Amino acid sequence: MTDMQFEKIALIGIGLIGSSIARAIREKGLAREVAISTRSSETLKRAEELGLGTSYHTSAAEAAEEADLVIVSVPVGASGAVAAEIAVALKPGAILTDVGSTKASVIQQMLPHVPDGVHFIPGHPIAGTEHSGPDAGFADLFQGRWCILTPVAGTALEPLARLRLFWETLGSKVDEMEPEHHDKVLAIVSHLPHIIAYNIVGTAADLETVTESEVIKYSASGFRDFTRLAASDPVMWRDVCLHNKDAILEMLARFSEDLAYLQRAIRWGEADKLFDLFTRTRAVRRSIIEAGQDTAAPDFGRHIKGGN
Ligand SMILES: NC(=O)C1=CN([C@@H]2O[C@H](COP(=O)(O)OP(=O)(O)OC[C@H]3O[C@@H](n4cnc5c(N)ncnc54)[C@H](O)[C@@H]3O)[C@@H](O)[C@H]2O)C=CC1
Ligand SMILES: O=C(O)C(=O)Cc1ccc(O)cc1
Repeated sequence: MTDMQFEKIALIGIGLIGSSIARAIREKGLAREVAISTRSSETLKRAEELGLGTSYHTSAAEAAEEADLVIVSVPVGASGAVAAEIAVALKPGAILTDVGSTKASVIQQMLPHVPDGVHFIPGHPIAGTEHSGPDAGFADLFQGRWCILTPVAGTALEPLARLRLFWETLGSKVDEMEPEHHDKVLAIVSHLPHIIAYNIVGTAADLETVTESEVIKYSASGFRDFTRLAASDPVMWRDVCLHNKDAILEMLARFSEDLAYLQRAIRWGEADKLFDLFTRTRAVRRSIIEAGQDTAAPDFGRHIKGGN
């Protein structure tokens, strides 16, 4: 057990991310009290059965009362409504943060509700799986992964340092970024891969009616990797698409152009173009491995559990 970093932490939303944070807090002894809130009483009951907190509330405001740190872990489209709900309960000096996959929209939704004296510091752990719900979480999800903080103008240094230390204690490496820059970077490294996966699996599912069970029967590992991403939570990814629209459309336009180049090279048998592209992309994979960033798949395979 390390020293308590916080007297009371409130976790609003207790799915994959909220419950992973709860488990890590419990394991590392980071708070005396952990108040958990979620909309659905069924999920709340499950969180209690798993012993994820010290008190359980269907009211987010009730959970947030007297908390030193409030972490909002709900689909990004629900951020504004949650902020509006908890605003009256936030105590002066409290740190309010989130884990949403998009940042500019979350800031736009939450900031207007943040009372004076509350330190709002948006965040995003770049760690997850295709699973959702409180059973899917695990304490070492954040181990060795990046967490990006996107502080708003005028953020005080002390609460920023406290939040940074919190994520570091969970095993994360912490970076700071402008929210708009975050949204562009994540659009290409995370949002587009999911959209491409949803699309290719959708195309294959349509073909399935023609080929009957062949898509499943002969699915090689390439297609199977796409099905993992395409099994991710539909509400979460609907919200990501709606709330990072501009950056995603910008990256999709680039992607479509590059796909047309590839399509043309295949049509005209341009062997050198194909070879050059495939050589360049192989180098990207190698540099990811050299940077030690290829930890996700083997570690996370152990945590295949149920849904929401
Ligand atoms: N799943 C992943 O791999 C990652 C997700 N994120 C972000 O973390 C946040 C939470 O995602 P997960 O934990 O994966 O989702 P989840 O589906 O496992 O859990 C979501 C939680 O939010 C609650 N919730 C859903 N709709 C709500 C609403 N309208 N109002 C209030 N509460 C609501 C649910 O009851 C549940 O407790 C999202 O913003 C997502 O973008 C960030 C990093 C990775
Ligand atoms: O499961 C995967 O491969 C992921 O990419 C997880 C993930 C999903 C959303 C995020 O905002 C961050 C990480």
